[in-house]
This record gives sequence, C-alpha cells and structure tokens, in this order.
Amino acid sequence: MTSTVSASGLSLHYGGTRALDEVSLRLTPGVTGLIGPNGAGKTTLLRVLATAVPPQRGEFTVLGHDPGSLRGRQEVRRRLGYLPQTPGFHPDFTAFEFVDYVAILKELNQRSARHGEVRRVLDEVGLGEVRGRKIKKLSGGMRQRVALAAALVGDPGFLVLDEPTVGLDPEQRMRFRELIAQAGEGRTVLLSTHQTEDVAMLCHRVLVMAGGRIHFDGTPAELAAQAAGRVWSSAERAPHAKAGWRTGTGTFRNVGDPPPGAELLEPTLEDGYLLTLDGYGMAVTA
Ligand SMILES: Nc1ncnc2c1ncn2[C@@H]1O[C@H](COP(=O)(O)OP(=O)(O)OP(=O)(O)O)[C@@H](O)[C@H]1O
Repeated sequence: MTSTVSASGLSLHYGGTRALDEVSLRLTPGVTGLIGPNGAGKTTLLRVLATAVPPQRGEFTVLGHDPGSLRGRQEVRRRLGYLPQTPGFHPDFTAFEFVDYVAILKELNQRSARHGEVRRVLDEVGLGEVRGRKIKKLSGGMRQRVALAAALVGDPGFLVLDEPTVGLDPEQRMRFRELIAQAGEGRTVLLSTHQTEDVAMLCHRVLVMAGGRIHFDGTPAELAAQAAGRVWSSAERAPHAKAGWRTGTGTFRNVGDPPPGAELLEPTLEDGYLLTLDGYGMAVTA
C-alpha cells in the first residue's frame, strides 16, 4: 500500500531535550495510535507532521508533497486536518463561525461553497442542530466535536488528532470514538492518546514513543503479545512484579516475570505497553 506520510530521521531538540530523535515512519490509511508517557515527544511529532514547526533534521512527505519548500508546505496544509491539544477557540464565536473561520484559513474562498462545507462537517460530527450556539455555551464533548469538524474541513487525506478524548466522560468518549473510526475510513489518521482502550478499539496500528524515539510499531494485538506469559494472578501481592494490584475479585493481577507454575492471564495492550517501556528502562515500577 502506498504511504500517505513518509518520514525519515526527524529530529528536533529544545536545548538539551531531545523531543524528537531520528524518527522514521510510514503511515497508511486507517487509524494509527501514538502512545507514550508524558514528555515522550508525541505532540512534537504531531506538530512537525502538521507543519506547525519544522524539524531541525530529517525530511518527510505528506501525500507526495514535501513541506520543506513553501509551495510544498501549502500543498500539505491543503490536504491536512489538525486537531491540536488545546484548540484555540474564541468563546464568543458560534460553532459555525469558528469552523467557517478555519475554512477561510484553509483558503476555501468561495463563500456559498464554503458555508456548505461548514454545514457538512458540523452535520458529520452531529452538531448540525447547535451550529448557531456560542462555543462557550457548549459542553466539553461538543467543543471537541467542533474542533474535529474544523479539522475535517476540506476533506483532508491526512488527519492529525492530539489527545482528542482527554477530559471526556465515557459516553462522549464512545461517541468520539465512533467519529474517529468514521474519519479513518479511507483516510490516514494519526491519533495521539493516553487512552490505551481507544487504541485497542480503534487502531489498526500502534506506535509507542518514549524519549523522542519510536520503540514499537505494530498491531495492537502484537503490542499485547509483548506481555504474553508475563501477566499472572496470585492470592498475595507478588513482591517482584513490575506492576500489581488487587482486582475486584480479591486476587492480584501482576505484570513482570512470573514465578514457576504461576496462573497466567491473557495480556492486554496496556500490559504490552508497560513492558515495552520497561524494556527501555522507562516504565515506572511498582
Ligand atoms: N516549546 C518547547 N520548549 C521547550 N521544551 C519543549 C517544548 N515543547 C516540548 N518540549 C519538551 O520536549 C519534550 C517532548 O514534549 P511533547 O509535548 O512533545 O511530549 P508529549 O509526549 O506530547 O507529552 P504529553 O503526553 O505530556 O502531552 C518534553 O521534554 C517537553 O518538555
């Protein structure tokens, strides 16, 4: 399959901090999850791919265009949707006005066609009915949907979503999950999140990032399989487990190196994530 995004050797340092350290990747249509601890470099990678900040080293293309040149950057921006970690809403704008403003920035110059597109994306995220309402009057979940609608303006081939479900209640998160899955049909979505559940349920592929580098690239099932044979149940807390807690049934669920004869449990994506990071000396041990 041809790649929508192809990056090689992307690096970006802030003083002595290696926010991005020689990152190479290829992204194809579908939803790819990006997970990693705080400060791993996820937002920096997303900002670079969204052309908000240039890398200090390395190169990449989006849908065949190289953002290294001004012309290439314009072509990429026309084909890109970006939902940043903190969308800069003007609270007195209505949902329609905000998305229309973003559509103007995306150079949809013809007014009636642009307004049609704004209505289309607001309908797509289920906000058609409240498009005239001020953003400050909308719930957190609705605001995130306005931000998603803004990212979807112009039907971009590459969609970058930075922690879009943070702070949402479970119902809103499920609703948002549906929208992301829908957005990932036929287009390439890169989703940064701390919600491993979102990755398990949505993504065809997952990248684990820490210390500015990608340490795992595979399917969610392959990430879970990293913990095969390393999750077990016990009556008491296992002293050498990397993580362990008493579950609702009263037994302990442990992750790490089980003793001989331990009762092994099915690993989850989160277990695989923890052990992947631990392999690089980056996980917090219990
Ligand atoms: N503008 C900046 N100036 C200085 N350091 C920065 C800047 N932006 C990011 N960093 C540093 O770069 C590293 C990567 O940060 P980044 O925000 O990309 O991580 P993240 O994985 O998105 O974290 P989180 O999950 O907390 O959002 C961190 O050490 C951070 O402190």
